[in-house]
Amino acid sequence: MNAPVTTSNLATGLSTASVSDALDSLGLPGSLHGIGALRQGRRTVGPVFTVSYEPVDEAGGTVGDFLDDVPAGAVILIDNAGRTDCTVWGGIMSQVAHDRGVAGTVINGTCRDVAVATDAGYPIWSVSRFMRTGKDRVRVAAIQTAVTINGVLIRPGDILVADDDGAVVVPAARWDEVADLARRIDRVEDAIVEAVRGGATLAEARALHGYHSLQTRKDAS
Ligand SMILES: O=C([O-])CC(=O)C(=O)O
Ligand SMILES: [Mg+2]
Repeated sequence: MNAPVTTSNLATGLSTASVSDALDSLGLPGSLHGIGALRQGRRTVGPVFTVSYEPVDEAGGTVGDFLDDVPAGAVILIDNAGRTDCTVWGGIMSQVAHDRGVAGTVINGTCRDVAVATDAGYPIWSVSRFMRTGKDRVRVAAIQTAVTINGVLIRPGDILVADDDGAVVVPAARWDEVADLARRIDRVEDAIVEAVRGGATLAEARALHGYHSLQTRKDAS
């Protein structure tokens, strides 16, 4: 039985690259293709709070009314089906989320008021940035339900890790296993660099430490 996810077992310092390799080795999806960091140098990890948007044709659509329901420490994961012609996130939301200790926002869609988010120090990952509002163009269809983004099924409470390379999600029940594997991969990669600095060729060091199959699915024949 996996331990419940707590703040302490999330304080990993793991990179998305290592987590992604660990997922590959277990045959699990999780890497959110097409979503990138708004600003470099930011990292976050936390359980996801999911939000799904849908289009509207008339006045009455709105952006961000769910924010009062999001707990501190959560990562907001918004699915607007990859839509880039109107926002689902802006500066008011960045400031409020930051003040409340929300861990970051990851958007399958677009955001605006980028300078406000940067000034607040609030981290965002998105498909793009664009200034036209989603108000009267989209509305929240659901919160805290499963979403599928580019083929990855994500449930509320799954663990999202995001850094300069993008965002990756791990099923909550597999977090400990994936994090252990990712830490092992980090140690092996460190050992390869050390071996080269100690005089080995890169090819020798990679062969010695099994670099080429670190991410290979272990139950694959
Ligand atoms: O319409 C939006 O994208 C929301 C917005 O600008 C904000 O929260 O400041
Ligand atoms: Mg705004």
